[in-house]
Amino acid sequence: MFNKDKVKLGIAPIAWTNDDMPDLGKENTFEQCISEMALAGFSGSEVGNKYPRDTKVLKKALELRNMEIASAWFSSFLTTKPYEETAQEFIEHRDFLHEMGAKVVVVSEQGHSIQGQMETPVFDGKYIMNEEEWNMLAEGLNKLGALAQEKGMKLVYHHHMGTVVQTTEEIDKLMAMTDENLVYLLFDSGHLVYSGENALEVLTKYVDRVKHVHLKDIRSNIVNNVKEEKLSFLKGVRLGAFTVPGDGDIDFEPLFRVLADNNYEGWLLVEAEQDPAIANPFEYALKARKYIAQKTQLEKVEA
Ligand SMILES: O=C1C[C@@H](O)[C@H](O)[C@@H](O)C1=O
Ligand SMILES: [Co+2]
Repeated sequence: MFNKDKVKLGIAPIAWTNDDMPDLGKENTFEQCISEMALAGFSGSEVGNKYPRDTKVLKKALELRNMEIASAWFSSFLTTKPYEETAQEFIEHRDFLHEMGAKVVVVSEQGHSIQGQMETPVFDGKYIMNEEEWNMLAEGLNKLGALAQEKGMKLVYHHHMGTVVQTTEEIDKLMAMTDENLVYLLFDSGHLVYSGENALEVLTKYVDRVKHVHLKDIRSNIVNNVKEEKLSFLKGVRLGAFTVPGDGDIDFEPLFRVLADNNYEGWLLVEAEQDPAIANPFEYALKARKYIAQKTQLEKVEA
């Protein structure tokens, strides 16, 4: 199974405080969030909207709990804004993460994205890029990847529902058009299955390029409802489309096997946004931790 010295287990703050819909979990504090993550047996997290941006303050709070920062989301606008604007913001983001000791930068193209639109149906309203936009995205990502490399970090691209890179075909095209030594892939199980892709096939094809993993499960009945009722991505989240591994319909065992058999190194990061008033984040973090321990033998993960 996994090499325990090379794989770390983390959890995203999005179950406590939701960046896409900040009213979800507005009552939860940063301290509660990271304390419960640590108590549930996780050694790292990504960065949420309540995390202090002062690196000294953030480091101290994390060190007290033996936690670290795995990465943080970055929205690129390579297809809709001048490259320089995205590059400048990327450098600030990269330097913050570098200072925090993270090794990967999560990037998702948000030009033409409908993921944040409350009324746009996620299954029908997605934008399809033309060749010129594909070139802008691929060339921009190669340049951002080189900026990440300057600091010994890796850019990991997050395919995502409602964005320009969602389907297997789009992931294939992105992987083919970008430099394999500059642009890597973030594998998010939930987004692939939600979109109707074969997540195991995608993982098997790109496992050598996968340098960050989001473990997200789905409730298929709710995803079907989103499709039939033509609901938006955000409405689906509120209805409970996502949950933690072990609580939904994805079988993670074969996914873990492919990662382990290919000597995956890096973070396995549980990421399950739901309404914290309905799904207690600490309870669900424990549920995820127990399931992962059963399936991977990753009992104690060193920070
Ligand atoms: O990695 C992610 C970050 C979130 O903001 C996003 O909407 C979520 O679905 C996700 O996978
Ligand atoms: Co994700």
